[in-house]
Amino acid sequence: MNAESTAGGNTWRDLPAAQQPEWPNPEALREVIADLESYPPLVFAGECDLLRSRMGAVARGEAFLLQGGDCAEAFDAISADHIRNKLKTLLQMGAVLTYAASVPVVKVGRIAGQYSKPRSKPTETRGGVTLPTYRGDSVNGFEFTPEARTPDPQRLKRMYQASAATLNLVRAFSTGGYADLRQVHAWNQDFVKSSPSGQRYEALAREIDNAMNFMKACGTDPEEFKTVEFYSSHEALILDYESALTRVDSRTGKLYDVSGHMLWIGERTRQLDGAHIEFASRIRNPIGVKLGPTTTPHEALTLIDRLDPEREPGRLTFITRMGADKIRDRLPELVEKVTASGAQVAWVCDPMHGNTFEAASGHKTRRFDDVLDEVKGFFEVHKGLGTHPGGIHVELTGDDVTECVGGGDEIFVDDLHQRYETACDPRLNRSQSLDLAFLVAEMYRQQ
Ligand SMILES: O=C[C@H](O)[C@H](O)COP(=O)(O)O
Ligand SMILES: C=C(OP(=O)(O)O)C(=O)O
Repeated sequence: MNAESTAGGNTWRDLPAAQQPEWPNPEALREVIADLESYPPLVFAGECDLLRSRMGAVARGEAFLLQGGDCAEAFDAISADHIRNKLKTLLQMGAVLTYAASVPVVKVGRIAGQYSKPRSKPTETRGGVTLPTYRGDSVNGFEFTPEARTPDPQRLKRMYQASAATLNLVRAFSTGGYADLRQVHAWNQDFVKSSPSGQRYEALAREIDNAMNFMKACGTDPEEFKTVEFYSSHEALILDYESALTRVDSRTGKLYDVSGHMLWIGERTRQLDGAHIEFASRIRNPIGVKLGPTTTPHEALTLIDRLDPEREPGRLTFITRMGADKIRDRLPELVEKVTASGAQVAWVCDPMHGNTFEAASGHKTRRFDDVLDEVKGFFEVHKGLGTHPGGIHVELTGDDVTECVGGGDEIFVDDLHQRYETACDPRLNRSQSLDLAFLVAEMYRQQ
């Protein structure tokens, strides 16, 4: 893999790029980009190909995508505990979905690169003081001071280092024994007594154990159970960073963005004639595009033409985020028209971003019931059209935060202040994430 002839990864520079930071010192940015271009890849192009083929199974209706993690990763949260808790939650959700819904689950974290945030407003005002809005740790600091909020390109290097450290540990956990299905109980140890979803999970883990013991007694002890295939993903937002990490794959001569396995383009940056779609059209990674409630069939079909001209199942995933009140109304036409066009995209439901509201306390939050209702609507629409509900994309954490209200171990609006730790949008905590996995598994089975 080399950094030469990556010119094709720079065609976005001629087009308008939404949501880019105003770096105060262009020379400092150029130096950072030059350094990043010399750094080794974080992922291997062959891994991106493998994920694209796994996503092909999702698009064909043979597998289910579980994509989840923080809204915004933070540099000061790169600890073994945080990373393990997040991975553990995703592994538990994966076990629930695989076993209870009997479907292969493709596991992708919003992890090891999710450091940049698109925002509704460029500035934030507090007590009469106006400063640039927080755009993620890759750009500026969360603290409300002029120093912290000034975009600093050195942070892009820290993003690379933070992604590398996180990915290293995720790879170690995934292949070094921690993710062994025989650990299915161990993932739950600190959790089982205290929560209804933990207890429900424990019962399922016992069934998995029995099934594995049965297979062992029959003389099979598959290697596949000892490790897990786990992929990284993030929003490809800051194009200077993403294109500096774009390389020509020496095997195929094609461009890959080696900052993560899967990249998605957000609702605020998916303009058809904009820089983000142009950038994504040049790389071979599996690509996601968020589709909000205003998406027209023409936009969806043009996105397919731009990003998946070969109509290759697995290349393009549409991650819909309509809101619980709109999904049943807006999704059918999109799915119908895309299906009629012959394209085979993967359809995935993000039930978080269309359901955010501000509580009286000022906390941005989401109701677990709305999240669930959007997923239900997603399943209903696909059932009605005979298409495949391909997966879920959720903001979650493995920690016991109080950011979303509701769930089996109910969080009330008055609890929000207790552990409200997100730097941007509210995440499901571990118990709410497991609740969701059980409910989605039930929906999938019924489908
Ligand atoms: O995570 C998504 C967006 O970055 C977020 O919803 C924007 O939030 P804002 O409306 O507070 O800017
Ligand atoms: C910003 C995000 O979502 P959306 O683009 O759908 O608003 C996100 O997933 O972090």
